[in-house]
Amino acid sequence: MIGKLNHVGVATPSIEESVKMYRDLLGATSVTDKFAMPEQGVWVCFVNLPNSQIELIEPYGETSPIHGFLAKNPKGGQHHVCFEVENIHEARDALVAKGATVLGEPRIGAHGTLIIFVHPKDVGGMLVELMETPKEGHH
Ligand SMILES: CC[C@@H](C(=O)O)C(=O)SCCNC(=O)CCNC(=O)[C@H](O)C(C)(C)COP(=O)(O)OP(=O)(O)OC[C@H]1O[C@@H](n2cnc3c(N)ncnc32)[C@H](O)[C@@H]1OP(=O)(O)O
Ligand SMILES: [Co+2]
Repeated sequence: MIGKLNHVGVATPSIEESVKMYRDLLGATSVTDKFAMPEQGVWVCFVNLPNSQIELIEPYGETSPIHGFLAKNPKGGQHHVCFEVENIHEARDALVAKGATVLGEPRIGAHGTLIIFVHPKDVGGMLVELMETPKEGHH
């Protein structure tokens, strides 16, 4: 089912501070502007790498799904990994059939394609995002 690793999600209390660290300490050269995804409850910014992306996420609004994670990890940290799949509904149905807890219904993610999340209790303590592979020419 899972294909390419699309991105690693990193929760942070401050995207600005994290971007500074990625640029100044780690030498990242390609970083997008920060943008809001109110329906996902996060601010987002991508650090582009030759083979993948780091997705920096900061809480947006009081019901952000990452408040709990940041309460436990106030300085932030690795939050989720995202694998590409061909068809999100087929992936969701296959996971549910195997007894996994899929969090919510498929919804549009930061790359403009449908995403779902699988609860960390079913994936060895790691929150997994699945996203439909973007079509050629789209990002
Ligand atoms: C930018 C848009 C989009 C994209 O296109 O890429 C995104 O990536 S949005 C990213 C943010 N959105 C989400 O994470 C949505 C799905 N997440 C959730 O629904 C919740 O965060 C959660 C996974 C259900 C956790 O909710 P929370 O209330 O924080 O925790 P619980 O108290 O229910 O915790 C249960 C259990 O799980 C552990 N936990 C929580 N978060 C993580 C995590 N990120 N990685 C690993 N483990 C996690 C938590 O510590 C609890 O453990 P125990 O205490 O041992 O029970
Ligand atoms: Co993500």
